[in-house]
Amino acid sequence: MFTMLYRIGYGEDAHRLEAGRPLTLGGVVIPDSPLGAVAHSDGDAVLHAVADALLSGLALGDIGQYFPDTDPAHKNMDSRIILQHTLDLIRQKGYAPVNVALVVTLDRPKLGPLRAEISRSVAQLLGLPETEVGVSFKTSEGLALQHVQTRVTVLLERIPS
Ligand SMILES: Nc1ccn([C@@H]2O[C@H](COP(=O)(O)O)[C@@H](O)[C@H]2O)c(=O)n1
Ligand SMILES: C[C@@]1(CO)OP(=O)(O)OP(=O)(O)OC[C@H]1O
Repeated sequence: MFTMLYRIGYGEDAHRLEAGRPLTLGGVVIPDSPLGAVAHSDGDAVLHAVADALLSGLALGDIGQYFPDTDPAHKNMDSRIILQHTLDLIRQKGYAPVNVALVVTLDRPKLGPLRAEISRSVAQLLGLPETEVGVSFKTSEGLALQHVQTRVTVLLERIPS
């Protein structure tokens, strides 16, 4: 039984990048990306990290426990389904997200022009206004060219009963 009014969650995800694959971040397919994620699912490192952040806020483990990458049923899975399932778990425990801060580390392509679209997409999936999803981008300064990484913090609030 959780009693705190507010709880903080933190999540991370990383995927190796390869040519000839799509790159999806926050439910947005990135146009003109030379590389895409190698993953069991669609490899959306933003949605995976958001889902892990939600779960960690209530000590509910991580998405790998609910969606094992050894299960063929999850092959090429749309990560929006993973996030929806995670949100359902959080709501069943009586909490809802308040705001999200996420950082994507990716060298190419530049994501700045897609900031509003990614923020809007993640907000919509979480049932939040766009103003409650902060999105930052960083390069690795050339240290990890074939790699995407996302780090996310989320604030959860107890739903009044
Ligand atoms: N894929 C990316 C990575 C970064 N940006 C923007 O570039 C600026 C500088 O990033 P540094 O890692 O060199 O500090 C910053 O304003 C990022 O928003 C980007 O648009 N796309
Ligand atoms: C999403 C799952 C399941 O398809 O696989 P991946 O797409 O490889 O992603 P990852 O973030 O490495 O781990 C969670 C997995 O269980």
